[in-house]
Amino acid sequence: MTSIISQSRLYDPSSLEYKKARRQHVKTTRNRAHDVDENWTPFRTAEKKYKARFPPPDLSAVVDLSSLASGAGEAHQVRCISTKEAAQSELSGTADIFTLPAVPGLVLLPSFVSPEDQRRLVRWSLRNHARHPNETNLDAHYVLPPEGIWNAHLQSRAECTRGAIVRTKVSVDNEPLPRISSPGPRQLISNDAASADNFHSMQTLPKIPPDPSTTVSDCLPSELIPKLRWANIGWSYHWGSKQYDFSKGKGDVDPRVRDLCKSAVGSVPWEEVYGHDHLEGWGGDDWRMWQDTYEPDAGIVNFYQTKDTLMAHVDRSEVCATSPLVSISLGNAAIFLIGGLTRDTEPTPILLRSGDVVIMSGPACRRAYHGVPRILENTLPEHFSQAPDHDGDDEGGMEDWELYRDYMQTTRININVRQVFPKGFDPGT
Ligand SMILES: O=C(O)CCC(=O)C(=O)O
Ligand SMILES: [Fe+2]
Repeated sequence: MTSIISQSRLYDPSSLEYKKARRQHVKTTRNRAHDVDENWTPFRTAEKKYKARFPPPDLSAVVDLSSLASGAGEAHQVRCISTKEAAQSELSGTADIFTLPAVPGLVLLPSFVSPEDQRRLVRWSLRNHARHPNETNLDAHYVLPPEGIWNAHLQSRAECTRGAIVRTKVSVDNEPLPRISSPGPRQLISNDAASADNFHSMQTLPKIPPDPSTTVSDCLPSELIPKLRWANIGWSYHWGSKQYDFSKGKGDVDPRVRDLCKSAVGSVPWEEVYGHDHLEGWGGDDWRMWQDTYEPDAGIVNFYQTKDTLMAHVDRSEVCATSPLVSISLGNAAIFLIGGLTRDTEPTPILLRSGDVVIMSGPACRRAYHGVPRILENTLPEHFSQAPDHDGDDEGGMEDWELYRDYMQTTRININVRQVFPKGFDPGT
């Protein structure tokens, strides 16, 4: 934790960042009586605490996986369930594995992804994934180049041009729509939990596409890069209704991501996690079969800039409530909050670094409230200065990589992978 703090100039009172945050704080709180509302839930209170720009939050209660891996630190909050070598695959490293007794079913795999694979996944996320046919948050509002916004950006830099202007949907249609919606952060909409029982009625609900924004303007690829927020994986997710839109068919789950997630789930000694519990009415001992039945078919790649946050939410749109959710962190570190089935449970703050994998599983955790109130600026690991080795379909060496590294200086990427359908369930689409 101390190393993360020393990297972050926000904690240094002589730094420009600290002074700027203080000025901003004085300006915004001048006319405000209190900054704490007694009616806030424990989750909201924690979010407010870690979001605060000034004074920067005290991180001493944050569970730091890297100090766990070296055997020090907050050992009382976590339980080590494996120090064995993780199952070897192309993508997985070796890792200690921890659980958090406060949130049964939460499994933490610090540094599960090797530095080389972290770099490859960053390149994959931007170059191969955030582009047609995968939907991104930008698609609703802009007519994106077919090669994807990132490749258009790379190309314009390689050619030393500004790149082709990206037109807005509204300017192309030439017919502004009356209702306004803005691009940017994910909107949180309450929804019912999906299940095999209500699946068919949910499937028939119309999934209205979002209105293109009338407030955005035509722009250059480089101007759109920091506005990239998410790119869909597998089954298409409809943000407006918080349900999957099965009518769009199922997109691919890249084998690199699938193998990494399967390797993470396969390396956990689940007997240690669930062996002593009775999970009646939830999935029985489903977990005994995850080696065979866990098959990711959906997800999202989240792109966070350092000021972005993800508010408390539950991921419950998947018909399969029992299959684990696997979350991979890349780039700058973040504070991840995970609580319980309501916002009234005090959440545990966890520091997620590049390469860490989190698995959310079981009745107390798979549908627990969680969120990301803070990305810690200036915490991009050193190993991002080096370009990844070529992995088959790659062209572009160090020169190209510098653009990735520049982007990652202010970015955290999270690959959040789910299983919508239990094995054998026929969606009949
Ligand atoms: O960024 C993270 O670590 C979590 C993302 C998340 O919760 C989600 O995509 O649903
Ligand atoms: Fe989530």
